[in-house]
Amino acid sequence: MSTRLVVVHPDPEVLAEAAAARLLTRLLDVQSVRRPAHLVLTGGTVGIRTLAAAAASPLRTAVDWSGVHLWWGDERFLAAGDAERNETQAREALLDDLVATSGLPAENIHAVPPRDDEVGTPEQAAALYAAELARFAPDGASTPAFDVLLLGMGPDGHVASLFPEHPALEAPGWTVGVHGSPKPPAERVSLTFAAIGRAEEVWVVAAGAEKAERAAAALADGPVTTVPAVRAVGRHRTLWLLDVAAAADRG
Ligand SMILES: O=C(O)[C@H](O)[C@@H](O)[C@H](O)[C@H](O)COP(=O)(O)O
Repeated sequence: MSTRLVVVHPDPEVLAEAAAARLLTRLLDVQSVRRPAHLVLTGGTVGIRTLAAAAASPLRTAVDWSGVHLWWGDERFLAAGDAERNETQAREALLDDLVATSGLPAENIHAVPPRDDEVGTPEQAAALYAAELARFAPDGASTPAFDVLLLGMGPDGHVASLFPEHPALEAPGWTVGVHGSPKPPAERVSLTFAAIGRAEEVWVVAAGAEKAERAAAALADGPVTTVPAVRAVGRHRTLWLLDVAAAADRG
């Protein structure tokens, strides 16, 4: 039985700081009972600000980064190093520093393959990413049992690159190539809801008045076709970390 908790913070800055502190503490708790820990990152402004807050936190040094693996819930299908890639922004916000100073092995960063001469379609990148997930899966499974899976939420209620009324919502398997994303760039790669559901804990982090209506719809268990965030559920726990503006429409 998965429990859901909604925590509301005064503004986006405090939300990012609180999410970062919660994330670092959760990694410490996980590492006290099992190794390695698997953390799934998200793109978007709140997701990246959370990583930047973690980078600035003294708590960061308490985590044994040698035993942490990093993944992405989705990625923009762009060339390596493109400033718009979620990987690029996460490396700049936190990961490069962890590799340089805190013992995070570079090979523990499992980026979605970028567009290049060999990988020309989101489907090819999705297949390669699924194979990497399987490499680190426990026997018989197809993905690691992610300890924490972070998700931002768009004003339309999308999470990862799973958008309303989009065929990717019902994609089989663990990863999916996405075309026609309403949020640029149009081509993306995403975990499916089956993969998201493999996470022990799913945390949806959202800030701003433009998220309020869809956040309320998701928390009222609306239809996944119009508010995909409703299906972002962890096996053990689902956290909604909101600022006051994004929580304003809740009943
Ligand atoms: O690739 C992306 O853009 C993200 O993964 C996407 O799912 C993002 O998290 C939401 O769109 C929220 O983004 P904001 O926090 O910037 O509103």
